[in-house]
Amino acid sequence: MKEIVFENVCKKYGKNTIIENLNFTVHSGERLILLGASGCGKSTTLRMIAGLEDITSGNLYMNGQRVNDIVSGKRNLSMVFQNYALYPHMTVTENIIYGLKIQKLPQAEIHARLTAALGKLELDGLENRKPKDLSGGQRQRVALARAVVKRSELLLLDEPLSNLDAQLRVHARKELVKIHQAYKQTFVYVTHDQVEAMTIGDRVAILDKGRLQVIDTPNNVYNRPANIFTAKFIGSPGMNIFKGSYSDHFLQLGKQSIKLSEAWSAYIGEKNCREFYFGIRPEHILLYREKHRDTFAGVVKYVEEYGSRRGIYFETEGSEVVAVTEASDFKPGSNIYFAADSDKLHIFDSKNKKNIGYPEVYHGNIYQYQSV
Ligand SMILES: Nc1ncnc2c1ncn2[C@@H]1O[C@H](COP(=O)(O)OP(=O)(O)OP(=O)(O)O)[C@@H](O)[C@H]1O
Repeated sequence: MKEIVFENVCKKYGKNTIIENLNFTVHSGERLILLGASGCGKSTTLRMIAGLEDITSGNLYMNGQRVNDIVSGKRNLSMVFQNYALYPHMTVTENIIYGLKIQKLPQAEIHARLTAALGKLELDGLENRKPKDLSGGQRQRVALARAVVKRSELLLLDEPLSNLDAQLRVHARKELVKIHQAYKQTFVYVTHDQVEAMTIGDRVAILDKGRLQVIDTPNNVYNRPANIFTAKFIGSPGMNIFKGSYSDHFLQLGKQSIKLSEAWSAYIGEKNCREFYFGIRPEHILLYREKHRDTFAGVVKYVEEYGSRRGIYFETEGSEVVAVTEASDFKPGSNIYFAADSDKLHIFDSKNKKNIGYPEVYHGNIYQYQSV
């Protein structure tokens, strides 16, 4: 399967730089997700891999071969587009096998691949329907079937689930992973939906304004975010970030301070950090109604209902903070006190905003990603 290497890849439209100095590798056979806000350059990156966009400078390699000047048709890939791009006048079968007929594959081979794909993608019985007579989910499966029958080494997917309703998306996410397990192609998958990214990806590459912010496993981007951008981008709501300082075992936030664990104090001392940003995920904040030792104080401003849990927005030292909790008795205007377990605290360098790491004692404590 294909390994893809970006080496100092830049893309400009006229004078506008859209992609800046991209350096990363998509490993052979992995599911890599390109994640980022609208306009960050995800589709452009995917289209450069597909050979549908020129590369302004830098090199793109596939299995060690430089492919900058190799046309799309010769890159041994298939692509699923957001709008599926099915041929409206063709039936499901005709859509799926169209590319194989163009390749002039033997009839028996075409038939075998079609039958396997119809079965795997649960399209049996729909062979003679036209796209207009299919549901959104069925159309999406036809588009996937058309892509997988090509048995190319690389499958590129551009927001393939965005036209599906929320329930169907949950189902389709699992189906995509199963398809990958069946065909084992290298997947590069574009989405702006972080739940999709976290649930489908072996690794997630997060782009911001054409720059790669991080490329890591879903577990790490959530539990061990490499920088403040990633910490705030991943999670729903994202991580709370505070400008703080450290002095002699105490973490200071504005006029308030709490005592840090021995492990953090030693670690921060070792790193010689005085001023930094610290972060706590909303779902990891410990909330109290009464003042406790080693808590910060705030005032509740707003409560957002999520059903089983709620988001409590409160203000402390001039910053807005959000905590996600099952507790239902925090009301706007009431006092609130908060802290975080030491193994759920994150500290970022005040200048480059990168994660400074964790004391060794907390390395084993990894929490699962949850979305509200
Ligand atoms: N042909 C083009 N000419 C000029 N600018 C373009 C062209 N295609 C894309 N862009 C610009 O490049 C930037 C990145 O676009 P791209 O489609 O890659 O973003 P994206 O992250 O995929 O966004 P979305 O999630 O909204 O599709 C955008 O600012 C877009 O306006």
